[in-house]
Amino acid sequence: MTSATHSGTDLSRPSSQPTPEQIRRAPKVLLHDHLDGGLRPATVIELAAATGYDKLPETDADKLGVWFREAADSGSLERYLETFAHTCAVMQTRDALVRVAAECAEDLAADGVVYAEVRYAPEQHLEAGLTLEQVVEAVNEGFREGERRARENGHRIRVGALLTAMRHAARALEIAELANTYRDQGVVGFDIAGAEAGFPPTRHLDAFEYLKRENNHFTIHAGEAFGLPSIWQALQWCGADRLGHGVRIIDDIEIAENGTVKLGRLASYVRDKRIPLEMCPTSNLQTGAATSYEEHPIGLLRELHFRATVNTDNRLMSGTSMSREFEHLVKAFGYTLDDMQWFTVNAMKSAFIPFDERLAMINDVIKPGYAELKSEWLFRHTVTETA
Ligand SMILES: O=c1[nH]cnc2c1ncn2[C@H]1C[C@H](O)[C@@H](CO)O1
Ligand SMILES: [Zn+2]
Repeated sequence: MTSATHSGTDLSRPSSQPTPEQIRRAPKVLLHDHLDGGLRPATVIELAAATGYDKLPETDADKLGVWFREAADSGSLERYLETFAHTCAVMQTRDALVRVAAECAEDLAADGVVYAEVRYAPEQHLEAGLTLEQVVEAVNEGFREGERRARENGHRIRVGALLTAMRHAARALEIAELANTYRDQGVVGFDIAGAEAGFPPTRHLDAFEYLKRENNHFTIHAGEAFGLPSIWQALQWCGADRLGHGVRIIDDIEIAENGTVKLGRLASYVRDKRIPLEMCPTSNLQTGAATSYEEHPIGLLRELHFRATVNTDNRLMSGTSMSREFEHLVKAFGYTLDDMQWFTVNAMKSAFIPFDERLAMINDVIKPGYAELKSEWLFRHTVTETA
């Protein structure tokens, strides 16, 4: 593990690993989280009952949570994606969308997330007759409600929406236009998702070119189930601002026997241009994009100072949270609070909200939050004596 902040002034400070409780309290920033991949199991069951959906594999919340995790554990992105049929099925009405979005914001806030960009594909929520606009407005309403409830419970969170187009479908331009229409009303950008192999991002060039002309922002799922060509297309043909996953960039990095690291042209470009990588370790283990936390490319990419960020992808299918992702990384790589802060600042720098707001989040929320946690060891005697 490397840390740019281990300077001489830090000599007296133990660089110990954060406890799970400190990880949860630490301010965190989430850029890659799917709304339809983060429902509470109990909510899936209640919504299914309310809407007459009878195809759920389990009717007990705990068992359903386990079912999602195990079904998503197949080693294949295609099979992982099949599980979304159930969550999308219960997210077809306005009330369901408001509820799911509100609970999403609440759950993230309770986990210490202070800023999140949550994505979903509006085209997957039209089965009961909602229009694309009604879907976006319902989700926005839910996020605002969730932010309010979080505040009442003593948490501060800001949630922006990313509108996703499905890469196997042909609605990308329409969804990009929708993202542009709602850009000052809760939507901060655009994304494409779905099976990667056989569906290159260049299929949707018209959508990306439209967004560029509108000076809007987008990220592309690339380099997850498919390798370097997908990353190259996403960046050099489509002009993505960020990469969803991007783990396969590791294929363009060579480590010689003497430990010398050599970056290929594409990996150099990604690092030099500070292209944010939205990395989702647990999801990658489930879809076979990585073999273990210890061997996850995020460790090397962090050492090489790529702009790596830590994300959940699908909290339900991966049985995870931002805190859990960090717990895994702390265990695998020995990360400290300085490392956590580094990932968090990386993420905030890479968000799609305006620069002045990102800067204020970093200086007024994230850095003071970490400073508070990092100073706790100074008061450890006071804590133990009064405990
Ligand atoms: O990790 C992913 N890769 C590609 N597509 C994904 C991933 N996680 C979720 N999706 C898909 C399934 C959802 O229904 C859709 C919109 O959120 O995005
Ligand atoms: Zn994803």
